[in-house]
Amino acid sequence: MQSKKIMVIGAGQMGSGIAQVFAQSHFQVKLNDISEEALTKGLNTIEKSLNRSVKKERISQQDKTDTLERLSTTTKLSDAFDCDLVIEAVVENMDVKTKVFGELDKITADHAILASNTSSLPITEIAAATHRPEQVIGMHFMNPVPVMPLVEVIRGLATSDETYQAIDQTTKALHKTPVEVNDYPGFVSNRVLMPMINEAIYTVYEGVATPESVDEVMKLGMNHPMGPLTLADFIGLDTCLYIMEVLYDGFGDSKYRPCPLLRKYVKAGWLGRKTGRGFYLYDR
Ligand SMILES: CC(=O)CC(=O)SCCNC(=O)CCNC(=O)[C@H](O)C(C)(C)COP(=O)(O)OP(=O)(O)OC[C@H]1O[C@@H](n2cnc3c(N)ncnc32)[C@H](O)[C@@H]1OP(=O)(O)O
Ligand SMILES: NC(=O)C1=CN([C@@H]2O[C@H](COP(=O)(O)OP(=O)(O)OC[C@H]3O[C@@H](n4cnc5c(N)ncnc54)[C@H](OP(=O)(O)O)[C@@H]3O)[C@@H](O)[C@H]2O)C=CC1
Repeated sequence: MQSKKIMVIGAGQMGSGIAQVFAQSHFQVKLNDISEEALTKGLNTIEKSLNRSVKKERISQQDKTDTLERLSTTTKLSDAFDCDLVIEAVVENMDVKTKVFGELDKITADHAILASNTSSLPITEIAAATHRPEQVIGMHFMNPVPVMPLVEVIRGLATSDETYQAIDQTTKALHKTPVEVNDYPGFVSNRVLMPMINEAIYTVYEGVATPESVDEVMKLGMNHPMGPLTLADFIGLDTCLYIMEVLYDGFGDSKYRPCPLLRKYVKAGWLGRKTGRGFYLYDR
């Protein structure tokens, strides 16, 4: 294993999960966010998740202590200077991501690989913000990261075989399964999943059924572990809308138009579980 020192950028629900699985697999991890508050929240999430694993006797108290010792937090992106691999998990916005990659390109060592956990944005365009597009790749984890076995590995136009092989091996070192995918809007996962979620929102918007009924149909009828509206709240309605916009812009096909109800909820700040309200209400 070549990549030992890691930085994860963005301490939200994905970044904290990604930092946890790397630390559990013996990587030294720096977790970065622009806000101290987000870092504290991210660390709390990781600790809670590890406590659950100790309680279930999947890991020992010592494993938990060792994992937390491998994790540090920082608000300074410049601390990426000695990292072999950086995984970006900030908000799903191209301007924010290209700014982060442009800065990382200047900060990190020449050999460092820069990966994005983007759900849908073109890796090729993110890579173009750097002078090392052959060392930029998509490493798309699924939510909740500690539980889901898949990592969709996305090759940008210029991604080298060497970079792909390094990320393939790193994914396996995390005890996850890499699946290689080419760089088209939404890749495979969200090109298939998100139109289903958007269509479920349309059925509520058009009064076909309540959110509860839509979810029951898909859980009891199709054996989905979560109904699509519960899943949308879990992913974050802002992220769902960003992904639909990427599909709509990227393919120019009206079948990807985001449901007006989804837009309305995002405008209202009803982003799902993370804000306490989406299609359902949550205790925070
Ligand atoms: C948007 C994108 O770009 C891509 C995406 O990620 S799309 C989203 C992909 N994810 C999904 O589709 C998730 C669908 N849902 C599920 O698979 C399941 O509902 C679930 C695994 C999340 C929870 O399963 P469940 O059986 O309903 O709940 P539960 O029994 O409480 O949890 C199962 C295990 O998952 C773990 N778990 C659940 N939620 C967790 C979380 N948020 N973080 C860490 N671990 C979690 C629990 O520890 C539990 O294991 P133990 O009981 O052994 O401790
Ligand atoms: N949610 C999901 O199910 C999945 C999401 N993804 C992708 O992962 C990424 C993150 O999503 P998610 O974790 O849900 O989002 P969250 O909103 O939970 O977390 C994003 C975090 O990044 C922080 N942030 C924003 N800008 C910067 C920056 N310039 N530098 C450092 N930190 C920054 C945010 O801080 P603040 O809140 O202060 O702005 C926030 O703490 C997105 O690209 C998303 O598409 C991928 C797979 C699944």
